[in-house]
Amino acid sequence: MSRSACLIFNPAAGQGDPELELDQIRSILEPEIELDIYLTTEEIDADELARAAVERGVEAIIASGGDGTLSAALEAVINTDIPFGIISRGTANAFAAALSIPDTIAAACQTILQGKTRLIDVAYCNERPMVLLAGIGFEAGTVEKADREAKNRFGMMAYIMAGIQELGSLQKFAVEIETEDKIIQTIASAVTVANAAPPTCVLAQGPAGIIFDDGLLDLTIVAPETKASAIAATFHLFQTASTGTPVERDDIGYLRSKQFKITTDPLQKVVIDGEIFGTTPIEINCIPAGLRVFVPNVPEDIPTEKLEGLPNLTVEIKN
Ligand SMILES: Nc1ncnc2c1ncn2[C@@H]1O[C@H](COP(=O)(O)OP(=O)(O)OP(=O)(O)O)[C@@H](O)[C@H]1O
Repeated sequence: MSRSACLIFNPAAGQGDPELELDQIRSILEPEIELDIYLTTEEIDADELARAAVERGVEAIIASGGDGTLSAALEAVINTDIPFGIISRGTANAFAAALSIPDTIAAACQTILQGKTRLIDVAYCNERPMVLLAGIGFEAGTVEKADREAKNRFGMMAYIMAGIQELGSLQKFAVEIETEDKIIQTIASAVTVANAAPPTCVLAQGPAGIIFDDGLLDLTIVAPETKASAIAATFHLFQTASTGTPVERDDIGYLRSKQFKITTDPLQKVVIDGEIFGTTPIEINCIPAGLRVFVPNVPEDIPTEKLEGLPNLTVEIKN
């Protein structure tokens, strides 16, 4: 066996059985990769375990948990060139979706076994690393409302329900956005700065596509006048994200830059990579090619048919 890796595993993430999930990971990876396994605890989080692994000089770091675990673990890996493996077991699994990494345990392990890596951009928001996006305004409210208990009960639905609740209390704020070459002032309900974003993060989808290795960040401003136009704007973003076309509404704007300084009045809560971070003002800088991640060899084929699992299923093949 020539490969080795440190596996950081959060037993409290997601809604599955952690013992079974760890056994599954070990049974797929251990025939080819010698694993040094560390479990996170309430006291010892993934960031501490990853820092120690980097100091030991490990060959690769694999993190398995929800987006919170992945985000904490990769902090220590930025700019080290140590390949980072992602095995998602959370509720939203936005990292996997944004980086086109499979989100089932079996396929994520196969991705790591294949050994192909790719450099992606990361960013720093103030001092905090960011791989996906920073949400100002609207998104912070949805993350706060999707609490642990709700996530356990409803999974992904908790985020959607929180979004609908948040939409009911649409708040506007004055925002000033400074890039390397402009200063923009406007009124907004949501400002999102994305390095990478899954299509489900609709508020980030102003541009036609968010490219995670172009050395740039994409900022989307959503500024609806009424609750009805907020719903229409969200739906428009959802549609344009699905078809890969840029937005066309007057109440949505977007721009690209390597750096953004953002201030708001009044202060707004900020969510980074799905976790509450603090409040504005923030400064976000892109770190081009700051993280090496294991990625699939070929884009996933989208199956055209799935029948297995249906109750009392019979399939008759016709001549
Ligand atoms: N052994 C443990 N027992 C209880 N909590 C833990 C343990 N290990 C880590 N944690 C906590 O788990 C949280 C991170 O969870 P994570 O985001 O990975 O999963 P999730 O909440 O299920 O996923 P998602 O963010 O997608 O909803 C951190 O707050 C961390 O302190």
